[in-house]
Amino acid sequence: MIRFDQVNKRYRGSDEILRNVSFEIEAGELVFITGHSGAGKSTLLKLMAGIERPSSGTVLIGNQNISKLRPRMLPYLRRKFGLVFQDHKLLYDRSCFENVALPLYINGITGQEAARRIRAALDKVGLLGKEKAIPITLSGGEQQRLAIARAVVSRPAILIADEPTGNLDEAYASDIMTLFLAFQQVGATVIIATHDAHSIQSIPAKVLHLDHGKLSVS
Ligand SMILES: Nc1ncnc2c1ncn2[C@@H]1O[C@H](COP(=O)(O)OP(=O)(O)OP(=O)(O)O)[C@@H](O)[C@H]1O
Repeated sequence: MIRFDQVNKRYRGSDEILRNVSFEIEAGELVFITGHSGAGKSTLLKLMAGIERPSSGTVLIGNQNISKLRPRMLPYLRRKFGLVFQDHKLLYDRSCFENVALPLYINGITGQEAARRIRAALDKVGLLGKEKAIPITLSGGEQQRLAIARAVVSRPAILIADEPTGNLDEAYASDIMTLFLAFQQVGATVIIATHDAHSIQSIPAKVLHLDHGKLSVS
């Protein structure tokens, strides 16, 4: 489903961030990406989602080679993904309800069915009471949970989350992890970057560990 073959990545003017990275993720797998700050975890996730392109090597999503994909085809690829990145990318002039509605509307789901799904997603992240609030009035952790609701609402085939529990206290962090695991149990591929290797020790999953851009798999 996702295959990296000898991928190297450097940003304009940067040193090599990922070095000769190869791995494969099957559909329905749970995968953690671990490593120190600056190891390249976010870069790896961005390559998987087609947000960045490799400097060399091949990134395959399904049967599509990201490096060769025309820019206008990217939105179609992105529909497969639910993304939770650290900058949230929320719409700050829209309500929480409207933020979560967006991926559904893009997929043509509107009206009662959309409203039911939006409320269910907000409920799962403990934000049902904030439906009408504007994200700017939410705390950092609440904004993070809103981004998670938006990522799962359209039931994407692949969920990619960058430090999704980083801002959350223990109770919410555990609820969110349970939500992600439940998502994987109904067939989604779930990929989570975390610098907290300790908290995932007891969860059976593939671990991609990055150390200064070098990957090891366990
Ligand atoms: N757009 C960019 N341009 C130049 N350098 C970048 C860019 N994005 C990331 N980097 C650099 O790439 C390296 C890896 O960054 P990345 O965000 O992938 O690491 P990370 O493992 O996710 O770190 P953290 O746990 O601190 O979020 C860092 O040295 C960072 O400064």
